Amino acid sequence: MPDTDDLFIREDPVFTNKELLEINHLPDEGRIVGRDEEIRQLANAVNPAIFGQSPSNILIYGKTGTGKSLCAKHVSQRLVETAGEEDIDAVYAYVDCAQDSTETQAVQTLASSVNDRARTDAKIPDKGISTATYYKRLWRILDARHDIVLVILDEIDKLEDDDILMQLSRAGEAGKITDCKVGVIGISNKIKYKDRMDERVKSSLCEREFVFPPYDADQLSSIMRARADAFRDGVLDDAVIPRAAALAAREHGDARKAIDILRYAGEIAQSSGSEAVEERFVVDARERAETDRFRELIRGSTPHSRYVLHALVVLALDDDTDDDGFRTTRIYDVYEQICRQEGLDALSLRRVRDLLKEHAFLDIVEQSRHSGGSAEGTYTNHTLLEDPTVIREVLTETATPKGA
Ligand SMILES: Nc1ncnc2c1ncn2[C@@H]1O[C@H](COP(=O)(O)OP(=O)(O)OP(=O)(O)O)[C@@H](O)[C@H]1O
Repeated sequence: MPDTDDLFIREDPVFTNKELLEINHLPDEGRIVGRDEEIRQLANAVNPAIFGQSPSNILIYGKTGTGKSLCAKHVSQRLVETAGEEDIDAVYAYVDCAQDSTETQAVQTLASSVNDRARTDAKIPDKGISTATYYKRLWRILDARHDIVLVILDEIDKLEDDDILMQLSRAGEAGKITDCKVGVIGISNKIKYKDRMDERVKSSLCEREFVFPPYDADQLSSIMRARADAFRDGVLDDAVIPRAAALAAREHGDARKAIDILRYAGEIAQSSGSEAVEERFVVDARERAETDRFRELIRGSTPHSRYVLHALVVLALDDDTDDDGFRTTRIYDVYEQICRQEGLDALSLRRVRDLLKEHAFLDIVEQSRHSGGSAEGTYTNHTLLEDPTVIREVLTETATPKGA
């Protein structure tokens, strides 16, 4: 029998406040780095709420991990506090549209979040009532309890249709609510999202638009340093943060990835029994973070967007000598075969080109222009920036079963 006194370690040898590096952690103001201007502009757009007037509706674009959700939540939280000091009852609600992609799911989450904060005795069940009833209860709570509501719709492009946007943007005009004003903050990493919106929704929802740029290595270092107290004193080697920042900046300038690398490096130190988080752990940590990032990126993406990626994976695995990438038409041929296997009609070549552009914006794919001489003109090649075996693994693991 082992000596039970030695069976467990009583204190975490690496982390002292690991929560700071957890995915859903909302850092306090002092730990938000390099977004002063963006925060100021967002605050300016919602400021009228403090005087009881309608906040502007906002659309925020930017690549993944550029602090869009963080800044939207931070500004909303600050607005609620400041409005409170002015006797204006403001509230904000956060809806992750990748999770709640139907109108009913989104309005249910919204109503229940607003209801929780207002502590009314209204019932917002998970299911079992109609979409219209969720709306009715939402409007009733808002009118009775709040002057202002800010609705953050994260990954707004994942919504199946624009219906909830229509409802929210017209609630006042349509007389659904009279005493409460609604502001919507939509967040997306799809550059072309706006083109898909209904014209009426577009005109009311896109009053202010902001684009968040990726972080550079210095900013990523500062973001990580501001959370280094997640580790025990002296455990984190000095070289870890600069190395993690250099890797994350070179690839995508993604703060989530930088923070994930730091957390994983700590976990690797933990599991290998090392007393220090060493620079050599960063490479493995990066690989794990990369898989996470990719999984997150394709979570909830449309079947066709996945098939296009799948087609590129098939080509890349089949012919790994082709460093220059593959032409759109070649990818399209494989994509069509995949659609046939799945029993779905293929989208047009133009739509597939757009989907490839979206993947390029998210740094999953790199595009390059080539000249085929006078006979062919110019054409675009597409290369995967991620390891095709990793992509295949994630695509398989997250696939929706046929007919589901
Ligand atoms: N300027 C910053 N300072 C401190 N932490 C940051 C900053 N920007 C982002 N982060 C952290 O990086 C992670 C990702 O940020 P966030 O979720 O806001 O990105 P996003 O742009 O909304 O990404 P996505 O489009 O993938 O949802 C979060 O853990 C967040 O706390």
